[in-house]
Amino acid sequence: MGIEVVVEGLTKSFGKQNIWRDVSLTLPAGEVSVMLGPSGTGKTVFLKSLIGLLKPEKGRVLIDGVDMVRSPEKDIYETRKLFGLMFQDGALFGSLSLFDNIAFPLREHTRKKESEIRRIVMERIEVVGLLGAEGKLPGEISGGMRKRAGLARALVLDPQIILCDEPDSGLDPVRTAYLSQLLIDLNAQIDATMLIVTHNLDIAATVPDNMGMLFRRELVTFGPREVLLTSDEPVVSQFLGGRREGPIGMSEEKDAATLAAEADRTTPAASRVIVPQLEPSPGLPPRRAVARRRERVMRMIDALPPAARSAIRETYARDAATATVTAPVAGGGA
Ligand SMILES: Nc1ncnc2c1ncn2[C@@H]1O[C@H](COP(=O)(O)OP(=O)(O)OP(=O)(O)O)[C@@H](O)[C@H]1O
Repeated sequence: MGIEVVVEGLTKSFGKQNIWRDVSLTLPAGEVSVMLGPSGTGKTVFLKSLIGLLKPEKGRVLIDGVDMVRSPEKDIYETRKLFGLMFQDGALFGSLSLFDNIAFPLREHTRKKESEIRRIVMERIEVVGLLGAEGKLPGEISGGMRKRAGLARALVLDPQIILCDEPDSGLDPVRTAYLSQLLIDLNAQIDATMLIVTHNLDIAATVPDNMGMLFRRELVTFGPREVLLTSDEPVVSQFLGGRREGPIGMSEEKDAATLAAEADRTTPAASRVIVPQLEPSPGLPPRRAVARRRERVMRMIDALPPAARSAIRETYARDAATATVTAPVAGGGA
């Protein structure tokens, strides 16, 4: 099972430029989380801080007892091996075949024999649907295939935490839909803790168990997906609605007068429809995170805003109804 990541009071600046401050959240073990936020709000900086590549000046990132900000470098290095990272462009070596790209972390970080490396690499290539393309160079395949190759490479060291930085960038809507399904299937197969940074509203609506948003140097919210999807925060409404009206401007935040003028043109959260979360493809095991998440969310439900509470109850009531309809009748099998 994946490992919980606990972020406490994290603050990061570059010189005098504060990126975000006092960010606290928990990525629950084995669940899928999404971090949204307008461009430049520091989502990539956040991912890099989780793996200890950037050092926030305040706060902690706790993984299995190691603080990725301030523990000794050797502990951070060891803990980093628990991560699988998928970068925006796939970050593949242009002169290596897909096979060699995907095998790279195994050759670099383990002493496995070539026969074992081949077995693992081909298994991961199959998971991401790239069988047959393993001999190609990154320049010979499409952007979507490069992303899937990047994902396969992120998987070879059996990561317990997977970070994906804008996995959808440059993909058309159909490829993005396939990628969303792949992320859910992956979670069903390996039960890793996953954090996906994206601007894509379809991924945000259908993939995660939890969602958060960074804006104006703060974490606006982080919690069960229904909290953000029913939120009345203007920045959330604007982002989910993909509109110009709202606090997010083209290059900078808007002034109060502009915001007041726009206020009555925004869509209320109540009119948003929450679409069901994706299920693993037929033939795959159910996601183990689902039961754990349900238990966790039901423990905290009374502390959630009323709209999120009703959305969660509706979802679970619908799931229960579907389960009753599709459950096999006891003793009725041939
Ligand atoms: N190593 C660095 N040194 C100085 N400033 C940096 C560094 N890395 C990032 N920044 C600054 O931090 C801010 C946030 O960058 P980041 O790439 O994390 O944003 P983002 O939310 O991921 O944006 P996008 O959605 O456009 O990818 C930017 O202003 C960027 O210039």
